[in-house]
Amino acid sequence: MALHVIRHPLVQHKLGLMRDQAISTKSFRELANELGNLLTYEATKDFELEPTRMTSWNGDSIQVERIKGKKVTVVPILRAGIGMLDGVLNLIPSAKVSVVGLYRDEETLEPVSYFEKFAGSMDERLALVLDPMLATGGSMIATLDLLKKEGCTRIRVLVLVAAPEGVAKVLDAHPDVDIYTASQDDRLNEHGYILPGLGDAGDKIFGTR
Ligand SMILES: O=P(O)(O)OC[C@H]1O[C@H](OP(=O)(O)OP(=O)(O)O)[C@H](O)[C@@H]1O
Ligand SMILES: O=c1cc[nH]c(=O)[nH]1
Ligand SMILES: [Mg+2]
Repeated sequence: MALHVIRHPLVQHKLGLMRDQAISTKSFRELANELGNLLTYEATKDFELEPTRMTSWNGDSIQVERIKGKKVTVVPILRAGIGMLDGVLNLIPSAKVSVVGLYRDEETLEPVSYFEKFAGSMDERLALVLDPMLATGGSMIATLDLLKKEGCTRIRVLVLVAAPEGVAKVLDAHPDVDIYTASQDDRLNEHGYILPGLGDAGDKIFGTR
């Protein structure tokens, strides 16, 4: 479908802070969750509402709106996607969590799969896939392949930073998917790292750098 770059000032400010070489694990973690939260706000803008009645504070019967039958699964890609999870669940606390474990082979840059556990009724759920980094796109394409195999038909991707090369590959392989990001950066370097990028997001979130 499309790439959505969220230019909201809070998003751009927080992303800028994450790019500082001297950032602490604590701050990187906090900002990853805050951006996860803000990207969720944008990615859920078109959720449908339906009217429902309730008794208000003074006993009157009133009509309010609520979200119409949205079953959601949030899908963090291990490890780094976990760094956005709390921020997303903060806005959608009833979402079920499906987990995909992948790492990128350092030599080939190909994704290596090591874990998957999906919520029930995946075919009825909107999937919000979380990963701070979309670089070559290999890990995201592998995750989207898995989700579609499970029956998912509505998928949105939330990434903090995306490389143009990866975005093009993902949208080519999965043209029905929407990608929400705080930035489409310049390019990949010779090791497949995004420039200007954030460095290794998983290491920064888990403090393993
Ligand atoms: O678009 P790609 O080229 O596939 O690269 C992006 C992937 O690489 C990173 O994970 P990594 O392999 O470092 O695993 P980690 O989250 O455990 O650190 C990142 O979090 C993405 O999952
Ligand atoms: O720039 C990159 C690319 C892949 N994985 C990361 O964590 N950062
Ligand atoms: Mg990593």
